[in-house]
Amino acid sequence: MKVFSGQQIYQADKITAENQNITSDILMERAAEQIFNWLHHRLQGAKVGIHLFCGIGNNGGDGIALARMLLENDYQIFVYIVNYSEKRSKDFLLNLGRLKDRKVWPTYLDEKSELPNIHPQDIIIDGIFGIGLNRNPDNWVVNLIKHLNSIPAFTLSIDIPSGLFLEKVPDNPDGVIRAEHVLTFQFPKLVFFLPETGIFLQNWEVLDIGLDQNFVKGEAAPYEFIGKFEVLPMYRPRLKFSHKGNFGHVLSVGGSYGKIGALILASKASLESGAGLVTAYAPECGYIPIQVALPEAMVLTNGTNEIEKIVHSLQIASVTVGMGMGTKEATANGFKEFLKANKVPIVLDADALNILAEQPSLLNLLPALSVLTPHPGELKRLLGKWKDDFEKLEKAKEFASKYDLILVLKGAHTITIYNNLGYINSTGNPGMATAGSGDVLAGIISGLIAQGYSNLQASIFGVFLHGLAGDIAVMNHGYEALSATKLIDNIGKAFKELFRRPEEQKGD
Ligand SMILES: NC(=O)C1=CN([C@@H]2O[C@H](COP(=O)(O)OP(=O)(O)OC[C@H]3O[C@@H](n4cnc5c(N)ncnc54)[C@H](O)[C@@H]3O)[C@@H](O)[C@H]2O)[C@@H](O)CC1
Ligand SMILES: Nc1ncnc2c1ncn2[C@@H]1O[C@H](COP(=O)(O)OP(=O)(O)O)[C@@H](O)[C@H]1O
Ligand SMILES: [K+]
Repeated sequence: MKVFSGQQIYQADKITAENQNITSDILMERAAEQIFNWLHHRLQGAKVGIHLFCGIGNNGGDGIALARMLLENDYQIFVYIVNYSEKRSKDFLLNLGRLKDRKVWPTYLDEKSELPNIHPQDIIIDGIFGIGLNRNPDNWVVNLIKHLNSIPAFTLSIDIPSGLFLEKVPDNPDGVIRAEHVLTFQFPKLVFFLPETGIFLQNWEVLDIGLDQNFVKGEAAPYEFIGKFEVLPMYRPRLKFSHKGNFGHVLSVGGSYGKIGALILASKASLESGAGLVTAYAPECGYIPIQVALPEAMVLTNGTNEIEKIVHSLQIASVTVGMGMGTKEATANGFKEFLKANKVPIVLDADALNILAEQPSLLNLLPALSVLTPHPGELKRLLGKWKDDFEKLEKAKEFASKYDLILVLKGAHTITIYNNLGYINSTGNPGMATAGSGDVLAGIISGLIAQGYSNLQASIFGVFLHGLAGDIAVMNHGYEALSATKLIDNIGKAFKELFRRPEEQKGD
């Protein structure tokens, strides 16, 4: 699903109105109708108080049109106009007129008004600001929003929680509605996925308001939201006469005294995601633990071997480097020698990233489209500090373009950056915030590259599978007990889940 910028959304509106030969209020009517259907389906006429807070722009217009539809279906409505400006939009005024025609007189709120009384069991509809917010709300509007946030009533935001900007982090968190649910039009918004702005909403859903499909298909979006239907076409089926040589040989490089586990996790994840062969390359102390924990893997220790020679002689298809590796001088030197000679695709995690941060000149040695999988701490070491999540994304894009790399920015919604575009992952859960889950991700991505997935597809698909394995694991084990090993154990089920038909869901 495409995630467009504000400018592109307004453009989509305009082009839709032209191509479908409709006035803009028809789009507003569609938007309100969709929200009405959503609510009506759930409320079934229940006599609950519905308090609609409507601004004076088109977001408020949506709210006013919704109020009319609720009224016509005998719902108990309370309509408030949050009168923060005299510049009312045309379609807001049109819908206000339609409401007044039905003898509904909204309560006008301004800085002198008393704060409205709302029962905790009532419903709040937030149509104060939409995507048109372009400056901080006035103090009295902030006070109103604070008041609404203090009431434990179910809060439904229209399009976006009021007070959230599309392209910047709000200065004052008190001036943003905390929404239980957001019904957003046609495209998810980038702010839903960033740690500094995603905290203002719990759930979101897209409503289709019939925007011009040719525009939607033809227009390149800066971000894409990656769900099952985006990754399914990437899947590479296994052919009947294939053999392990067809699925590539992964070399996992890492581990150090006390941190051999990280290497085992990554190596196992490569195998479970389908790599034909895995060789783990570890310090001497890793030999026995790896052989015991992972009989499917071959083990080489660095007493006698140089990585580049191994890559060459074993015809390695993908190298995973860094998990538990440490950053000692000898390790960093070995890593540098390897990078100088290496030509095969490479996935860099953990200490490989820390060495790169300490010696940025090594970045120039990475093959094009190398995959870097930093968590926020590692990212900061690579990029330096950022002002907010938006600057972080811009810096990440610049960095990825400068070195022609794929940057996998790990988090609740992992975002894969390449060529100025971002791919936002939809799977995963907070149970995955646990030791070793990043090692598993690096192993999965490398395992997919070895099988012939392009580095970018392996990153996007790997992140999706990793999160899906976490979502399946959490159903059986809960959040707290979700360990990295359980993630690996569910990679197979994650693959199967991709191909499950909807009718199989009930019986599970
Ligand atoms: N394609 C779509 O996504 C559609 C969007 N519609 C609605 O239209 C909304 C956008 O409408 P608008 O562009 O009118 O914008 P809003 O309703 O978000 O904005 C409010 C208006 O107030 C002004 N304003 C912004 N910040 C302010 C502040 N801090 N204090 C005082 N005034 C401020 C703005 O200039 C804007 O005109 C969307 O969020 C959505 O709800 C629907 O009506 C139809 C289709
Ligand atoms: N709250 C969360 N929701 C979804 N996924 C998460 C969450 N927290 C962490 N993850 C995922 O878990 C992994 C953690 O990686 P990392 O911090 O490198 O772990 P480690 O270093 O212990 O291996 C990442 O893939 C990240 O996206
Ligand atoms: K809103």
